[in-house]
Amino acid sequence: MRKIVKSRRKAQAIFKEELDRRRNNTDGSNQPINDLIDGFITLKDEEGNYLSDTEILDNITSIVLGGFESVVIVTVWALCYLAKNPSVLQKLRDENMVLKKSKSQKPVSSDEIFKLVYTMKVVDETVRLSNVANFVLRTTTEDVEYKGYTIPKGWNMIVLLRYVHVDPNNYDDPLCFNPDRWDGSMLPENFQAFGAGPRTCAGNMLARLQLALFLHHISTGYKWELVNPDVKVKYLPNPKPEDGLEITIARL
Ligand code: HEM
Repeated sequence: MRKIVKSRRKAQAIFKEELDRRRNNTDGSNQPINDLIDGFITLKDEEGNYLSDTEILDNITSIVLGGFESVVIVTVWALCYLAKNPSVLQKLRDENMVLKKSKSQKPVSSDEIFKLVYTMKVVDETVRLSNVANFVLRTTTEDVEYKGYTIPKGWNMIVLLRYVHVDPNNYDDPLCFNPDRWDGSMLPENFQAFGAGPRTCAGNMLARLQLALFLHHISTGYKWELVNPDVKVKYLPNPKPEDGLEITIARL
């Protein structure tokens, strides 16, 4: 905890310096950059008030941390699952090769990426199985009966998302990496990798797009193998391969 608080303070000092530079126009450019910080500076709350420095810095910190590490880890797992499932990788590659050839060197658009049916199944299956966000916090707003226990109103709960995603009642053979299970019959309550309700992940479509785009480029340009196929998983603070996923990689 001490390390977290210290790191947070260090990160926020960097963001604060940039925020002050923008607010005071210290570089004299006076040019809006139209990025996240500028967005927060011009944003007003429900009562029409601008956000305070603390609110802006807290928001930047949560977006940078929540939006960066999560996608990095999910990308690592995608490389791992695909290396272990060559037939899935081949189907993914076939779909993406068709798009790549049709573009003849031009960049792909987000619309084109989202239309890649099999790739999006690989994305969802990777997010389900990797369980990057282990849990969400909730407070009960009424008494809840659960498996013979009463959870009283007002209790703070840790909801283990991993439990939802590896429960055989929700998924056949839940530990198997099987993108084909995403055939449209999935119940929304069985997929909570991005949380649920009004506080659901604000970046979930961006995260899915980033992963799909990465899969497009890696599958059409490269082949790779795991150095340690039986590597153990380190679960805290997020599930990651213990060796950081060492791979050998080469151009196709
Ligand atoms: C695979 C990647 C990601 C996963 C698994 C993930 C997961 C989550 C989860 C479980 C929550 C809590 C939701 C809840 O309490 O119901 C959350 C919240 C949030 N996420 Fe993500 N996230 C990912 C990527 C991103 C990205 C890329 C961004 C932005 C750039 C982002 C921004 C946020 C924000 C701002 C919240 C807080 C929403 C709120 O409290 O209203 N996340 N995310």
